[in-house]
Amino acid sequence: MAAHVQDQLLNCIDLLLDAVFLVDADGRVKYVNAACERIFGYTPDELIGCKLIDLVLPEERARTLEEAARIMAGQPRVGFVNRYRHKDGRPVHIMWSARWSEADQLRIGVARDVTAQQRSEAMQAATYAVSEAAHDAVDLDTLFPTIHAIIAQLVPVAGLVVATCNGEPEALHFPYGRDHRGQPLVVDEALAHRHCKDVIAARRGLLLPGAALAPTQGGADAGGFWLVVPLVDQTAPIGAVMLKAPADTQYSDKDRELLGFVSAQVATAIERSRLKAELLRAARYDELTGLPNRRLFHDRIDTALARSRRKHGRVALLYIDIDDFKAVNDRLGHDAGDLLLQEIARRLERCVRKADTVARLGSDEFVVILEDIHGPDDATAVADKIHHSLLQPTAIAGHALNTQASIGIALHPCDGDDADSLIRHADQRMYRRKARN
Ligand SMILES: Nc1nc2c(ncn2[C@@H]2O[C@H](COP(=O)(O)OP(=O)(O)OP(=O)(O)O)[C@@H](O)[C@H]2O)c(=O)[nH]1
Repeated sequence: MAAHVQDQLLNCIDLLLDAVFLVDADGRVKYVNAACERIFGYTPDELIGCKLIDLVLPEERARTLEEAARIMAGQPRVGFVNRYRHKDGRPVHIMWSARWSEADQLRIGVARDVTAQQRSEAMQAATYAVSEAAHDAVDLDTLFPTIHAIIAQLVPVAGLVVATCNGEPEALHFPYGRDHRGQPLVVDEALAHRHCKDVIAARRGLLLPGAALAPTQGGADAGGFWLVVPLVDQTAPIGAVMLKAPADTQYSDKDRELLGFVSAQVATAIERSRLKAELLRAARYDELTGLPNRRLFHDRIDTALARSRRKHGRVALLYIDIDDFKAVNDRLGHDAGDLLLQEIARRLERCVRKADTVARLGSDEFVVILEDIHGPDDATAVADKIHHSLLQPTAIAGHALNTQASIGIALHPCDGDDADSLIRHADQRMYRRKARN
């Protein structure tokens, strides 16, 4: 080829947007065009003679060497993607088209910078993953670790802390804090509270030195740095996420932009999960007393009976109706009646073990499920305890109220094998008591 044609060809190659490499069998760069400076930050003169593998991120070197060996064995390849360290420190995603020239004993590779494309794919994948997590998570406790894992796919994360508030940044709390191994990550909550409030008010992220949130005694180590990002759904503040970056990492402006975008999705996911949990709770718990409602009571009794059948155990059902409750409403008002019902609920809970169930069926009717009892005497003892507890005066609206209750008891298996027959028996016995009271 004439020398001037060769020069023109090299000029053309320098105009290419992709970097063209010639690399020898030892992996040393023999030639690279001008595009390498735009992609990797190094001029051709700086790269020629260097080992290309030294620029590859350490965690990707093994698979990159395997790929190079395959190409040198005669398998051309289009589409291998790996990551390099740019001269300014940031990672660059490269897609390769490469083959081996046996005659020249050189690897010919064309490197395309696909960082922006990878970032937008990562953003899409994260958006999809966050919305899927919000859909699948039964509650916030299961949502937070999933969000932690999704963010860790986007940027290096040594730990993550979530702060949430119900629209009121003064009332922030910290339901999640874990390091990259899933171990608890402790921060100074008073300091974290202050920084979270600031980022929520400013609606912008904040970088803090690693020591900024460390508690005085142990907890989060002081290396690296923190990025605190507000969580805002539509316009309502949901809280903030605090990302701990590993000691040798910098988040670029692009990373921060990406985290800002993902945090908006996270805020929506948290809000959606919270609403779902609230709906679920409202469907299963009584709003006034916080006790399980009729629906959850039926689930619990069915489960208790199934367990009892399996273990040949005994279950007692106590049906409790408050005597003359209407008079409290009539005399002191409905609000006073509500307070009394709440106090009755707390006292009933204190009369049983944690594993037992106290439920409100409605109005002034309650039930108690006692599991693993030895016989009727245990159930009678709990009923006596309840009578005694309710009789203790309750101060409401300036009055000391003594509450009397009628209690009917049914036992599994002697009074029936299913929930309906036990409820029927207990209810009838409660009415017979009431007639006597
Ligand atoms: N404050 C308040 N009252 C309620 C609530 N639900 C039902 N009630 C009232 O509870 C009262 C229950 O009345 P009754 O079923 O006649 O019961 P009682 O007055 O205890 O009569 P006996 O059961 O025969 O002793 C009614 O006045 C209802 O309006 C509630 O959530 N809050």
